[in-house]
Amino acid sequence: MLSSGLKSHLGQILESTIQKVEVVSGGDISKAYCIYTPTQRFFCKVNNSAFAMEMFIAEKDGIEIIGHSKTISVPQILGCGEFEGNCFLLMEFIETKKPTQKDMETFGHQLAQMHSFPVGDSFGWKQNNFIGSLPQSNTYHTEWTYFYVHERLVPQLQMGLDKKLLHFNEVPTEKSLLEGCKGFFPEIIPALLHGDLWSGNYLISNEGIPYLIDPAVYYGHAEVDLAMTRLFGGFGTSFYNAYAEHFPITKGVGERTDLYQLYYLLVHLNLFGRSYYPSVMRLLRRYFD
Ligand SMILES: Nc1ncnc2c1ncn2[C@@H]1O[C@H](COP(=O)(O)OP(=O)(O)OP(=O)(O)O)[C@@H](O)[C@H]1O
Repeated sequence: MLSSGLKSHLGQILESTIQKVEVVSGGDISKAYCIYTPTQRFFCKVNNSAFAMEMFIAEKDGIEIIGHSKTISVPQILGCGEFEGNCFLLMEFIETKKPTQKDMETFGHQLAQMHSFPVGDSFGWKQNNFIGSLPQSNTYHTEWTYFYVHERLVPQLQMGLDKKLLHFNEVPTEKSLLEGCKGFFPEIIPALLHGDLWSGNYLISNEGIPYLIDPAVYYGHAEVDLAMTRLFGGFGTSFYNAYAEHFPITKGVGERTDLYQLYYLLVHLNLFGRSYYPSVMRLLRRYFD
């Protein structure tokens, strides 16, 4: 539970007394709490690991850039800091309900609008951030193939080698990664991405408003977000049909979806271990043998 010191520190930020604190389940990385003041509820994540502050600043910046696009809602950030060795990220609490088809349709439209928000000519982001609890490198590149290979595949493959989850014989060379990817990518305009868009990272409010949470933002190919939504079951036809009204399906999207899922499968391999090895190897052989 929250220490009394941190509780009163959060109360000062909120300029209110905190009446009650409840644990919120669902997150793997940080402890999450619902904080009750006499008038409102708030959401707070707390983490005391060595990289917690960096992680929360990256999350805050990601939420704020999405908010800045004014295309899809995000919780308002109310505080981010450290108190007595505990890092915290304090934000608006979103009261949620089970999504209807209409809500998912709205979500599809708004994600497409976020992907249409103009972001310039480069792929990357002003700072590195995190994918789950793993570092995600975002050095800017003007060529998408180069970005995807150097900033996404290579670091995760290297981590797989370091953790002895992959053998060096199984890891393609940089040259074969670049050659293997090149043929699948059309001309790509950089888009603002959520970066980790699985079903645990969006909320539908009681009013039917979609909210994005816990992003790993960068400017990349919009299809990467779509590929992540499809990795574990998909978001339903209402969502995809609405999205497709803005971005009609293009040639080769199936091949690219699998190629983009390779990144997330490598992340899962490095986070959760060998059960993801067969899926990773199947894709590595398919694209780079
Ligand atoms: N602003 C919010 N309002 C209400 N509930 C929220 C809010 N943000 C997140 N949640 C809920 O809190 C839980 C944990 O949040 P979150 O996923 O961000 O934590 P995490 O520790 O970063 O976890 P992970 O990255 O493993 O998913 C989730 O179940 C999510 O639905």
